[in-house]
Amino acid sequence: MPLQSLDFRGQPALQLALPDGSACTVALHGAQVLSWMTADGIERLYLSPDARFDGRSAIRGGVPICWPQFNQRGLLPKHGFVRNIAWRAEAGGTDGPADTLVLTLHDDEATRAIWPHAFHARLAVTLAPRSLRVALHIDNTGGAPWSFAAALHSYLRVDELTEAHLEGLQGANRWDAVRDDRHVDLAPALRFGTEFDSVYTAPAQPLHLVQPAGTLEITQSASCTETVVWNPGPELSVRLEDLPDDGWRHMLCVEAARIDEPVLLAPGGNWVGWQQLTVL
Ligand SMILES: O=P(O)(O)OC[C@H]1O[C@@H](O)[C@H](O)[C@@H](O)[C@@H]1O
Repeated sequence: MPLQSLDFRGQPALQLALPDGSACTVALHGAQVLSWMTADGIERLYLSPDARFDGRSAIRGGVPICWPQFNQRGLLPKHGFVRNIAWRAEAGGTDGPADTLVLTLHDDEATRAIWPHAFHARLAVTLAPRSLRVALHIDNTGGAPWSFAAALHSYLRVDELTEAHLEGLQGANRWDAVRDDRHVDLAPALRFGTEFDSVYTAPAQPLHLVQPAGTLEITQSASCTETVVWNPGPELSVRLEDLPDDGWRHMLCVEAARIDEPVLLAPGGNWVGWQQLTVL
């Protein structure tokens, strides 16, 4: 398998490349996908040029893994702790035209000091000629049940956000976190330009991020019962130190998440959640 270790802004990373020229790069820190380039040379994910690569902070961009907590809905660090620590690379595999890269994380003294549970997390990143799938596998390796929330917090790269729209959430239940308002979203397409932060009940059908340059299809596993859409807009962009002031114009986070009803995992139990991005 064409897997290469590399140094990415001072942090260890792995790169998977396919014969057609497509490639993805994943940092060990947070098991965070940093880049997905299709064969036409187009980067599909947004990574902030001001992202911190200090081996401690969460990296702004790519696909952060939020686990076992979403946002500030609990006592753990925001979005949980696994995006802030190094995972381990494991052997991946090849299946037809697709290659998979695997990273794992087990509980240890440091994780148990933050969250006192025994777990095994496995992130499988599968690259195919026009698609990328990120799958988070969680096992309860301890003797007591515990529960968690999760999100695959993808930063999708857009040329110009004000010329893009997101289709597929019409009719979905929405919690608008900016206005703290719950309603059914009636808009046939979402457009952006100011701060947008909403948790939707995940629809059964795929979403489409439509831009003049093309369309990206976004699907997620049924185990991810919510879809989060986030863009900081101009004002919050200025306040986020690890994002350029105009960073909001070049990204849209569409997250496959499990939030409202946390997963309760019995000893020996497991759970998988995934998101797939496909260039149409
Ligand atoms: O800045 P962070 O911790 O990476 O979080 C970014 C955003 O992540 C989103 O998932 C949340 O809905 C937002 O409320 C949050 O601001």
